[in-house]
Amino acid sequence: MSPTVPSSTSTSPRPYARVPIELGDRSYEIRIAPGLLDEPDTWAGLPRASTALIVTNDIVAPLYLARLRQQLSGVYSRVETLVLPDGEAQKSWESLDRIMDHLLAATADRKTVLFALGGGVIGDLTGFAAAIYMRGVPFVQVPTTLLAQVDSSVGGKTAINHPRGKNMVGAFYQPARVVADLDTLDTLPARELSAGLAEVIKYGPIADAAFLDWIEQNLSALMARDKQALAYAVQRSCEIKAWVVGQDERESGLRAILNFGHTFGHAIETGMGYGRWLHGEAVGCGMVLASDLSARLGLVPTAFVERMKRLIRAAGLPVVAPALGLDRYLELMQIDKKNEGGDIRFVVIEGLGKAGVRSAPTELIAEVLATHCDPSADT
Ligand SMILES: NC(=O)c1ccc[n+]([C@@H]2O[C@H](COP(=O)([O-])OP(=O)(O)OC[C@H]3O[C@@H](n4cnc5c(N)ncnc54)[C@H](O)[C@@H]3O)[C@@H](O)[C@H]2O)c1
Ligand SMILES: O=C(O)C(=O)C[C@@H](O)[C@H](O)[C@H](O)COP(=O)(O)O
Ligand SMILES: [Zn+2]
Repeated sequence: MSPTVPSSTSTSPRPYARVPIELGDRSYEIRIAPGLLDEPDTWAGLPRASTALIVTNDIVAPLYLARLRQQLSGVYSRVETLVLPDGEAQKSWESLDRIMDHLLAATADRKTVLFALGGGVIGDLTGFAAAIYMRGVPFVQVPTTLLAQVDSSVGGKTAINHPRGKNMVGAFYQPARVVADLDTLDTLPARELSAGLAEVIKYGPIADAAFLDWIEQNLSALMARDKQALAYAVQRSCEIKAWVVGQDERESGLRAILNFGHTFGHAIETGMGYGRWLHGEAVGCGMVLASDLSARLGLVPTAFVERMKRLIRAAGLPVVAPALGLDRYLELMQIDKKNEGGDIRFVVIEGLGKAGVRSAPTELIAEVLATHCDPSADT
């Protein structure tokens, strides 16, 4: 299901990488470089408007809000800001309502541009707000976590969570630009860096075997925040995601490969209560389980499962799943968006760099969970 992604020009990125995402009149550019926040050119050529609204949170605001605000003041006559509390729980109707309220109280017109300054939580929430305010206003992603730079800011999936499932209410709505300033990763906590590495690792087995080799060889440099290594990881991840989304924007087929590890992962996040496991942690662990399922379906050798487990553990991510019980896992996975006709469907690896989507017999799912869940762990 995943034919060859065009290879990157080199493993040493240009200082200013620009990855295009081709979607006709919704095409845009992902800009990747250190120092982008403070460069006036970064903010030139965006949709014209009188008002901009920066949405961020109380962790990111003290770090980066003033700098973004200063740059945008040179472009928009009015720059509004909304600082939300931190955390996955903010992907909610209440936060969406706060954004709507802020926009309406400020009499923001339908040209107003929203800026999502933060990680995937702020990006998903602000993107959804942009999709629905006055039936749609432009927005710009300014991702400040590794996870957001390599994944959530790109491709236009926007959403809030429902107590029964992740991202259950949302829209496909593309940003006008993505600005990934690599210097913002300097302040990221180590646990969040690891969470971002989970989505970086994902791109190898689903689409690019050589990238998986590269990640293994450069994991120490990535964890030590070597800028060159991070720049290449962000650039290559974005190239792969842009290539997938460019062919299947609304996930009618190919795009589902980006969900590797997510059927189990989303079940863990929802089952544990949003925020206890980070998204990247749940996806990392979910990839171990989905790799094992691929092996049990006879698609990859068991050595591949060991390889994935080694890499995910070395990236500082959990490889043992919470023991929620088979019935609870099945209940949680029953509302996964990939499901069809009542069948739970998983992204499986069909060979290095090649993924597909399949259902699996309940006995195999039970075997996978029995192998990788820890009944003694606190759930
Ligand atoms: N739309 C998509 O395609 C897509 C893809 C992957 C994940 N997601 C979603 O993204 C979310 C996870 O995103 P995330 O991992 O970025 O989590 P997050 O947005 O919660 O950010 C992680 C933490 O880092 C903090 N933070 C952000 N930038 C910082 C910085 N530069 N320095 C210090 N702290 C910083 C945040 O305040 C937060 O505490 C989940 O809701 C997930 O479902 C969406
Ligand atoms: O962009 C995509 O497509 C993805 O699946 C990327 C995932 O990493 C991301 O977590 C996404 O939000 C999951 O989408 P969902 O449709 O399963 O909610
Ligand atoms: Zn994800």
